Amino acid sequence: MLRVLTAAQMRQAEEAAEQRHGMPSALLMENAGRGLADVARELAGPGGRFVVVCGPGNNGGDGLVAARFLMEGGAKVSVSLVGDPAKLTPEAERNLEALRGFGGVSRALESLEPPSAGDVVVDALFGTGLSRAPAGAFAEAISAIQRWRRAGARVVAADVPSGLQSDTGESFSPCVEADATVAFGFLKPGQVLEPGATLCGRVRRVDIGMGGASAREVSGAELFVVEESDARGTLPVRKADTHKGTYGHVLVVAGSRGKTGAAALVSKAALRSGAGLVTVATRSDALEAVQSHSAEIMGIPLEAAGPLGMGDLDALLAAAEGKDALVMGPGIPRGPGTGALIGELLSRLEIPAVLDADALNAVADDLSVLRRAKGPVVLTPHPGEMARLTGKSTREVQSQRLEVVSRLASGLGVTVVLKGDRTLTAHSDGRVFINTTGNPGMATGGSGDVLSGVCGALLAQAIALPNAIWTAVYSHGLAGDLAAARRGQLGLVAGDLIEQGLCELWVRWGR
Ligand SMILES: NC(=O)C1=CN([C@@H]2O[C@H](COP(=O)(O)OP(=O)(O)OC[C@H]3O[C@@H](n4cnc5c(N)ncnc54)[C@H](O)[C@@H]3O)[C@@H](O)[C@H]2O)[C@@H](O)CC1
Ligand SMILES: [K+]
Repeated sequence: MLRVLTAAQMRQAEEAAEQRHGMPSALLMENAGRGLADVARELAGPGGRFVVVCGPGNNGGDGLVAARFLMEGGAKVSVSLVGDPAKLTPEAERNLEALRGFGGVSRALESLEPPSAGDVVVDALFGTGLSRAPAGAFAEAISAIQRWRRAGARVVAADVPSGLQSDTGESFSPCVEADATVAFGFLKPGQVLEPGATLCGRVRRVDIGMGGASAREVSGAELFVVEESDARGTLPVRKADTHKGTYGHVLVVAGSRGKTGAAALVSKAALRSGAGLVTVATRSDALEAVQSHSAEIMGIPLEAAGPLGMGDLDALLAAAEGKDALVMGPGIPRGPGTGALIGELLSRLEIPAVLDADALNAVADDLSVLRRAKGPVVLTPHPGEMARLTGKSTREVQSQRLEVVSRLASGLGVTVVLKGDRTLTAHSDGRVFINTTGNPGMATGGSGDVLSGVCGALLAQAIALPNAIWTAVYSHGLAGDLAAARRGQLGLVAGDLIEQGLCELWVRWGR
C-alpha cells in the first residue's frame, strides 16, 4: 500500500520531520534535488544539455539543488529563474547562493538556446504550492517547456508538473506535460488521479528522509494506492478441510423482466469469486430467465407485482435468513416505495449489504434511511449515481472525486466506492483507497454488476471491511485488464470479466 499525501499533509509531514525527527527542511530539499538530478540524467541522451526552469517557491529550490548536482557532475546546465528573485523562499534563496559557487548563472528564458532531442528540461516552477492558474511569465515558461518537448526534449517534473493541482489531479491551462515526474517522499493525489496521472508521465517516487513516522502525524483523510500484493494478500488460501458453507451465501436482490442479465451477472461474478452459494430473489416473472443463465444460481420468487416496496419486506427478510451478504440493486423494478423498503430491510439485517444501481437511486431522495442500518453498508455509485446521492452535478463530482467520496462515506458511516477511472473506495473512518487497475474497455453494460457481485462474494467470505471492497475493486479492474488483453478493449463485454478475467486472475494469484 503506498501512502498518498495532500499538499497540506505534506506541509504537516515536513514540519514533523523538522521538529520531531531531526530532518531540517534544507536537508529534505537537498535530497529531493539530488533525486531529481538522478532522474534527469537518466532521461538525457549522450552529451545532452539540461535546462532547469525554477519558480519562486520550494519547488524552485529543488530545481536549484538539482542544477547544482548536474553541474557538479560536469553536465552543461542552464538555469532560469522565473518571477521575482526577491520573493524566493529562504531555502530557495540559499540554494541560489550555493549555485553561484558552481558557476551557474540564472538567465532569462528567451536567451536560452532551445533544448531539443537528447536534452532534458527540468520543470521546477510550481509543485504542491500552486494556488491559482499560472499567468504572465509563468504561463509563458510553461508554454516554452511544452514547445521544447514538442521539439524532442524530455521533460522531468519536480514533484508535480507545473499547472497541475496536486490535490485533485485537475489541471489549469497551460500545464506542463511531463515524461517523468519525481514524487518527493510520498505520492500526491494529482499524480495518481486523472488527468494528472497522464500529465505526470512515469511517476518515480524518491525517498527524501521524511519517514513514515512523519506521515503518521498528519491529519485529515488517509489516502493509499492499493498494490497487487495487497489485494492478493487479502484473499485467503482455501484450506482442505472446508465446504461450501465455509465460503458464505450471497443473497442477490436484482433483475426484472427485460433486465434479467443484470441479476445473472451479479450472481455469476459472486460465484466466480469464491462465494459458496448464491441465491437470487427477484420478481416471479423474471426468475426463470435469471436462472437460465447459470445452473449454479438458486432462486426465490418475489410474488408481489410492480416496483419493489414494503409489500416485499417479509419475503426479503425470509430470503435473507442464513445468508452472509446482501447485494441489492442492479435491474430492480424501482418505485416510490423502494427507498423505504431498503431502509427497513437494512434496519433488520445484520449482514453486510452492497447497494448498487437502482438501489442507490432509490435511497438518493432520503439518505437518512441508511443511518438505520444494523450491519455495514457499501454503496457503489458511478459518477451519475454519485451526483444524485449528493445533489451535485456529475461534473462537480468528477472534479472533486476525493472530497465527495470521503465526505459521503464519513457522513453516512458507510463504505463508498466511486467508480470510474481510478475508482476510489472511501471508508467511514476516513481512509480512501485509490485503485489503479482497469481500462476503458470496461465502460460497457454490466461491468458494474460484476463489481457488486465480487464485493458480495468477498463479504460473504467474511473478509473485513474495507479490505473486502478495495480488494474487489482491484480484482475487478485487473480482471478487466486481463480480459482486454484477449478481447481488445472494444471487444470486451461484462461476461468476459467473469469467465476470462476473474478466472485468469485467481489462477495467477494461486487462489
Ligand atoms: N513539503 C516538503 O516536505 C518538501 C517540499 N519540497 C518542495 O516544495 C514544494 C512546495 O513548495 P512551496 O510550498 O513553496 O510551493 P511551490 O514551490 O509549489 O510554489 C509556491 C509559490 O508559488 C506561488 N504561486 C502559487 N501559484 C502561483 C501562480 N499561479 N502564479 C504565480 N505564483 C504562484 C506561491 O505564492 C508561492 O510563492 C513541493 O512541491 C516540493 O517540490 C521539497 O523541497 C522537499 C520537502
Ligand atoms: K514542478
